Amino acid sequence: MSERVVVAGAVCHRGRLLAARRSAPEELAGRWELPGGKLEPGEEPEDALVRELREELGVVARPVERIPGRWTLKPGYVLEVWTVRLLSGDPLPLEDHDELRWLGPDEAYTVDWLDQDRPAVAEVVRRLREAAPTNL
Ligand SMILES: Nc1nc2c([nH]c(=O)n2[C@H]2C[C@H](O)[C@@H](COP(=O)(O)OP(=O)(O)OP(=O)(O)O)O2)c(=O)[nH]1
Repeated sequence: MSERVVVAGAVCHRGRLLAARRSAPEELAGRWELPGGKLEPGEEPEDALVRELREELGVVARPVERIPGRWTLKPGYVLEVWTVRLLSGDPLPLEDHDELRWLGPDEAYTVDWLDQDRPAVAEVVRRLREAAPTNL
């Protein structure tokens, strides 16, 4: 059986990362993730990410760079993560989420991230810290 890819976006804006709280399924509801979803057959990952972020958050976004690594989710599914820039729109929890939060590097671990998201979140937080003018 081939793996199904879940693409997720580390949406970064003004030095902060967007976290989204899942509203379903029951076993994941209340946990925080990088918004995204499953690739449709024949779809390129970047296209899937643009589509998912439009559907879930109502924004136009552009994938910038893949975070190295892929992480196994439930059997048969792997997570790939891209950094993402917002082109237009303010993210809203339209689908799959019931709350959104912008987290600066020092707030990044104030939410309960899904386990599989943690390595990618750590890498993005490291990059946000490096990009910040000061770490005070
Ligand atoms: N979107 C997303 N899903 C994640 C992350 N981490 C993680 O374990 N998952 C899991 C949760 C889900 O079981 C699966 C993705 O499913 P999804 O429900 O977001 O996908 P989708 O929007 O395409 O929805 P559908 O096909 O089920 O309707 O991957 C993450 O950071 N983002």
